[in-house]
Amino acid sequence: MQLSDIHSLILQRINSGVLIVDADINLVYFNRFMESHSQLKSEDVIGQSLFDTFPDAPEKWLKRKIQSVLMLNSPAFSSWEQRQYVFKMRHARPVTTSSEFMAQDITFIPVCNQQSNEVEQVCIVIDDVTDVFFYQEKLKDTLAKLEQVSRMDGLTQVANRRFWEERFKIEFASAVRHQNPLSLIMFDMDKFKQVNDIYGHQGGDLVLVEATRLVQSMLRKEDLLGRYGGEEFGLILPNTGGKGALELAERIRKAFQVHPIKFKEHVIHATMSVGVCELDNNFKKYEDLVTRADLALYQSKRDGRNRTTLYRK
Ligand SMILES: Nc1nc2c(ncn2[C@@H]2O[C@H](COP(=O)(O)OP(=O)(O)OP(=O)(O)O)[C@@H](O)[C@H]2O)c(=O)[nH]1
Repeated sequence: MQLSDIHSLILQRINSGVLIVDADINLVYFNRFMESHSQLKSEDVIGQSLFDTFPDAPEKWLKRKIQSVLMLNSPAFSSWEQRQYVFKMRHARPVTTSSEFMAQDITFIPVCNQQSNEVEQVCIVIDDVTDVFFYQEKLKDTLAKLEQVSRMDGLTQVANRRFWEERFKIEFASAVRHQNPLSLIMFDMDKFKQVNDIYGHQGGDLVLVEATRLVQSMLRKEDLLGRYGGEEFGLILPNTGGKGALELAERIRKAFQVHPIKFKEHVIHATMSVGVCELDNNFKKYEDLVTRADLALYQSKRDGRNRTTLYRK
């Protein structure tokens, strides 16, 4: 098919890649956009196989696509979401993306012989959608961060109460169904009001951050530490019975009491009281564990603080 001057002018100026291949998938047309993005000259590629020109292109897939357009006389489409790019070319957008290559939406259009109406060629139009790719990537990133933030306590970066309770509900149901052990450790800073009074709120905050960091470093992957309230934390221990939980609680408590917290010119020595409870057949909901672990925790406070109590019926 011959291009009129006006068509030719438009195809050369258009801000999309346009290339035409014949039935043997050799190039018969290559517009200026393609030249500038592929760094290939039209006169060097016309008559050449599309796959020799773009050796990185997915040959099998592309052949099938082009042949279906030739056979069925109907257009086909490929989105950047399916394949980020088919023709490896650098994008010219001022945006920085994780990829230096142009994200492409591609339309394959059958080109018919005007006399016989047979499809003889396929016109391939490439739209640079790198901007869309970039913003989609950013959006995904932001959503992932948002989800992360919505689960976390802002100060200590451990699970917030809402997320922690959601997970606890799931762990509780699973432990009951499979008859697996499950334990809960609740711990609360001792005389924390005094810590705040002496070192100020910033000093108090640092104690909470250091405590959670220390505890977190002593846990298994499936354990979940969460901030239950002001200076009270809950630690869910799946597949752990009372004995194991008590041992861990004591290890945590002892490690914390000798953990010096440097704050300005001071070294803060803080302690925690701990309550431990293991799952019992009579418990109907996860809150039953919280109530009992809390009772054990208050017992530790009553007994003089900086100690661990295992809940007993
Ligand atoms: N710095 C800081 N303080 C907090 C935070 N959340 C709660 N608190 C403080 O923690 C203190 C808790 O005080 P109390 O409940 O009287 O308990 P306590 O002084 O730790 O005494 P015992 O628990 O009986 O050992 C209060 O002064 C709260 O203001 C926080 O995020 N940062």
